[in-house]
Amino acid sequence: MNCSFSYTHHIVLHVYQFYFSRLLAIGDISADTGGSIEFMTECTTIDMPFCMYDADQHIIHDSVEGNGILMCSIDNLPAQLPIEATEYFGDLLFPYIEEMLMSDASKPLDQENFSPVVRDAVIASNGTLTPKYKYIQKLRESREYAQLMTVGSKKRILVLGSGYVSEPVISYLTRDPNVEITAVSDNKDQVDHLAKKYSNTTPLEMDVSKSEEKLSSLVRKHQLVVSLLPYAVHPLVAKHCIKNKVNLLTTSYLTPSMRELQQSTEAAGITIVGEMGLDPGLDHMLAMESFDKAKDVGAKVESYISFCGGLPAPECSDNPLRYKFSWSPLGVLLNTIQPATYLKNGEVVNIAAGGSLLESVTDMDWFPGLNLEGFPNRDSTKYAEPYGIQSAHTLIRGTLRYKGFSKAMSGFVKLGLINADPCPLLAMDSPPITWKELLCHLLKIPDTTSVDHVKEAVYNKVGRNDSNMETFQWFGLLSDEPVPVADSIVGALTKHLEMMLSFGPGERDMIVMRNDVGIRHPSGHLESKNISLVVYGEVNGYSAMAKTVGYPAAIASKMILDGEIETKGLVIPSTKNIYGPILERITEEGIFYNTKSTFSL
Ligand SMILES: NC(=O)C1=CN([C@@H]2O[C@H](COP(=O)(O)OP(=O)(O)OC[C@H]3O[C@@H](n4cnc5c(N)ncnc54)[C@H](OP(=O)(O)O)[C@@H]3O)[C@@H](O)[C@H]2O)C=CC1
Ligand SMILES: N[C@@H](CCCC[NH3+])C(=O)O
Ligand SMILES: O=C(O)CCC(=O)C(=O)O
Repeated sequence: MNCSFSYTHHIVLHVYQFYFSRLLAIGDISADTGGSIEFMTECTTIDMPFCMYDADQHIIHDSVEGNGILMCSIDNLPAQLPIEATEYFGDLLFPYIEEMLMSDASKPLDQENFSPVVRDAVIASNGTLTPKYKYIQKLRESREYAQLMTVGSKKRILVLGSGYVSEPVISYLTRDPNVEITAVSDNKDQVDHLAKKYSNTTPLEMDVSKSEEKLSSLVRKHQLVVSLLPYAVHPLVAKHCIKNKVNLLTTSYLTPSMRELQQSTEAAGITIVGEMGLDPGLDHMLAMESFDKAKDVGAKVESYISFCGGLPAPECSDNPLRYKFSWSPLGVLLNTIQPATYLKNGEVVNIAAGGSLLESVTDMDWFPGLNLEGFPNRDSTKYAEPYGIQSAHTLIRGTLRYKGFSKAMSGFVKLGLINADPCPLLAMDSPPITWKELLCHLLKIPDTTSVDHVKEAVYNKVGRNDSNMETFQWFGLLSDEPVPVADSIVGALTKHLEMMLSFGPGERDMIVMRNDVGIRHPSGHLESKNISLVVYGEVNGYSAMAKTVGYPAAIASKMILDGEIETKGLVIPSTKNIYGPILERITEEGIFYNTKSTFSL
């Protein structure tokens, strides 16, 4: 009999009397005197391993002869085993030691020349589980799943990304004690910081693009995914939301690759809300509110012009670009080379990709104290239909900056610095390179060229413009400062500019949005309606950008979870059931807008 049991004298006596011939010995691994074997008052030893228990007499004697049950109860028994085990194991292991010592754990397993024994024993190599041990990931996942399931009736939200705009999203959603958030990012410090600051938030470090299986299993365990990752990653996230029938919200434009998912999103019966931030986001909502009001009184929308900028507050604009980053720096830089299309006085205007935007700049003087300029943003004409203003003669969406931005930024574009193509020159395993050397490479001159000659070559390429040259020098582009390691030139410039153009202590940002709507009333009067939204960031608090993107995104997330948004398929905030509650609820978060109208015939 092999069992775990507590023996009292009476039990043993009973067993002994009834099954005398069968109960020969008890091996007591508890060795707990007076404990589970009540009558054992002393342990036996390695030198004298056995004693006899005579249950009839209720005595213990050392002889193994005579009546009784043989008892073995050695308390230090486990300590005796390793002597033999170590020798045996050591003998087996020794032939493989040299092979193991010479191995390189940073190499993938298939690049190692291991013997089958060692190869089969490698659990992880180069940061990845080897094929034989992939099951460990499944074990981990099922443990995480079990942990999540213990949360019971709680609402589980997966927030992806922990960058500039994520914090208000998590802060708003965790106000509800029934919400549990898993916050995922490849930036461990950021995500740990968020999880420490907000209750019910579990951090997870993970590169979403490199761990698809894990992403899918995470998505499955949540009721809603909020993706605040770079926009290029959203289609991958959406694919897993569709597969697992989990709703998704992003603050990004519904790009063509997201729009391709319309049918499969509907077929899965889920909602994917996109463009739920500031611009795109609140701009759509403010526009639709005024369009719907116009329609209610039988008026017609003739024109719509909307400009928005994430800017430093004026007192923090002291650099040649007059700009600081309040949202994805790579997104800001890549936007400068996008093409654009808009409708002006009945004519469609196309602007080519590659930086022409920065030549299509207009002064924006409705807030003269702010010294603003604006340039068109993407294809405005595609909103005529969702806005229901197909007969409007003017439809323009644009970006605002302080005057001087476009001219300075066009220098970067002309130099070839806003280039997202892979650049092996800047890879981790390439020799370090300085900004001056990179410039020489772009200008196709030897990297030993003197600074004065480099300047000449720059003038030849971008035009003889001293303010552009001052900008390049201010940003150290002619210096011997090393270029950050990156996949592309724009990737390196992003890292470099992010270091130089971030908000310092005591500094704050602002957002400015201005929508101008021309409304023709049945009386023939033209109403010129303007809606202005100006929000300042809080020193030591949320930036204006984070608030105006994060709160609409969080409010809409809650609406999805609570069943207030039920539309299936791809959705942007253009309908009253969505924009109505959001425009009302942002005021509770301190976001207010002003509306003014003037009438003319
Ligand atoms: N509608 C609107 O008005 C606005 C929309 N946006 C959009 O919202 C989204 C978030 O913006 P923002 O916070 O400014 O962006 P950030 O670039 O600041 O943040 C992105 C976050 O995602 C992480 N990340 C990037 N790639 C991966 C990956 N493969 N796996 C895991 N984590 C990853 C980043 O980590 P790491 O730092 O390590 O790269 C970072 O934490 C973006 O898509 C942006 O374009 C932003 C502002 C306004
Ligand atoms: N278009 C404005 C606002 C963008 C907000 C992010 N989508 C800017 O670039 O500053
Ligand atoms: O996330 C995106 O779609 C791109 C960034 C963005 O919102 C923008 O360009 O304004």
